[in-house]
Amino acid sequence: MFFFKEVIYKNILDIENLHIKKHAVTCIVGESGSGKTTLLRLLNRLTSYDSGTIFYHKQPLSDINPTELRREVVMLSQAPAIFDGSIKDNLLIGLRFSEKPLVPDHQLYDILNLVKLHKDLAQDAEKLSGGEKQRVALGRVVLMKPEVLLLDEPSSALDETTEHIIINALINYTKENNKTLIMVTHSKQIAKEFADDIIIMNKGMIISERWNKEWKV
Ligand SMILES: Nc1ncnc2c1ncn2[C@@H]1O[C@H](COP(=O)(O)OP(=O)(O)OP(=O)(O)O)[C@@H](O)[C@H]1O
Repeated sequence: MFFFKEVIYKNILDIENLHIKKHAVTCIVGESGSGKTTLLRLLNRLTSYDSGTIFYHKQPLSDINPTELRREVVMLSQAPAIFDGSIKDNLLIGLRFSEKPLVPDHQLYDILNLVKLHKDLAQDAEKLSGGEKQRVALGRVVLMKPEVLLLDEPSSALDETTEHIIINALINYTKENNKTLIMVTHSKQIAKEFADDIIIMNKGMIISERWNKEWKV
């Protein structure tokens, strides 16, 4: 789905070859500052590379209108925004921004169920905990039904049990709906358990693209 060919971005990323598969779950791991977020940002053109090419469905990303691209390839950042208003407002805002049709409350409750947030839609989003806000933001992007979900540490504010439940639900959702999930995670355990492919980064380079038996969890 995504092919990288000799992609360079400042002195931050240098990726000779990389293939990210369609309908797969790909986890990106690596130490802090290794370029994981930057790699995600290249995929929906929040950042533009200096040289080389990234192909999306065989078309260079630079030829695709960024707004069109971001309707299909949606990113959830590490510290997602929560807006003034209710949980419902916060769930719907992604659809509003991308001018997609809104959905009825029962579908919003389905999404809250997916992210294991058992709250009333009318509740003030500001009053939620950090982990609850993170789940609202996750619900917001799932609701947009993107072809490709780019998640930057989607469970960083969650305890291990909740993290496991939510990642599991997300992966089931991805598989059942033939979506593609690309996720940065600090947890090698999550990557090992759920990923079809694992990208290991170090100092802006890909040091491994596959599960390595030597790689201890
Ligand atoms: N816009 C920018 N301008 C200059 N340097 C940047 C920019 N964005 C990121 N960097 C630098 O690029 C490197 C990679 O950053 P990036 O956020 O991609 O790493 P990361 O692997 O996601 O880190 P973390 O796990 O801590 O989130 C870091 O050294 C960072 O300081």
